Amino acid sequence: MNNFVKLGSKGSLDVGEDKPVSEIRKKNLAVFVSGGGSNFRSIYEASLNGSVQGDIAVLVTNKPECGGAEFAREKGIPVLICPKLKDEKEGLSAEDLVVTLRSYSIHFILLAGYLKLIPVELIRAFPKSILNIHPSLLPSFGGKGYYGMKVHKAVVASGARYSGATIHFVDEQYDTGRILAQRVVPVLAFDTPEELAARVLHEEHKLYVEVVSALCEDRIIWRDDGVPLIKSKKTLLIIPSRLTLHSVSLHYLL
Ligand SMILES: Nc1nc2c(c(=O)[nH]1)N[C@@H](CN(C=O)c1ccc(C(=O)N[C@@H](CCC(=O)O)C(=O)O)cc1)CN2
Ligand SMILES: NCC(=O)N[C@@H]1O[C@H](COP(=O)([O-])[O-])[C@@H](O)[C@H]1O
Repeated sequence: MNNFVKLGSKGSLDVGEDKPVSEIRKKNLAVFVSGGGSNFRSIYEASLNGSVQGDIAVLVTNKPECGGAEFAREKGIPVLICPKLKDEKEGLSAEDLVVTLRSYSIHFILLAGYLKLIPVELIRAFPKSILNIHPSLLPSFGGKGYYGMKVHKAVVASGARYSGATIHFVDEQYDTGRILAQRVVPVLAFDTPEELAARVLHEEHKLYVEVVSALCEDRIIWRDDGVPLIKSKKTLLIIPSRLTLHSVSLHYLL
């Protein structure tokens, strides 16, 4: 079957072949956290119930005592410390982290509340394979200094009527990588930053599981202009052509 679909001036799009989930080999995932790890726990639960065709092979954190690290230890998931903290014996350098992640045969890296800059060594070792979730509609309210409650305080103070969650590929700067998916959340008139944070976090949990599910099922498509898209589980596109009518319609997550 020809996998390429002509999209007029936008060029072509390789829609790829859909494999049945039963034929997909599970992917090995590394999750990076610095805090409570509720997104990490959502992905972990989804990997257990089959929503995500992946296994969390290792957790990486810069905060060995954080909630996410505690949860990982309870579940028997190895915990790695990075970056190497000053005057601390524990901790991996960027180069050592790459070697260690290779030893776990990691396919994808998922940042979930990790508050340190991912080094270029890791980005080059895992091209188009590192995702981050951010609690605003990037590019608004992103970049250095925008993390956790700082984001929601800035959104409320700005008078913005909408916020949301963004999942993007990670590049060498904070929050400038290609956006893969977003969900919009209303900002209510008298929202506190904490109320907004809770509303956004609820959407984050659902969105990250949907995106990681697509990632593990090889349903990420790269448009000619470099924008990544997520193919829904069922693809059917109707392309009127001179000789035959191919019936396939492409549905994408936002
Ligand atoms: N190379 C990349 N690394 C990271 C990215 C990224 O997009 N590219 N995303 C961040 C996550 N993040 C927003 O989504 C983010 C995290 C932290 C900061 C920040 O300003 N951090 C402070 C230090 C905070 C601390 O140590 O407590 C800082 O660098 O001064 C901004 C955005 C993860 N890594
Ligand atoms: N800029 C990065 C950033 O602010 N990330 C945010 O940290 C929180 C982590 O919560 P969790 O530890 O409960 O998943 C999440 O809201 C995530 O979007």
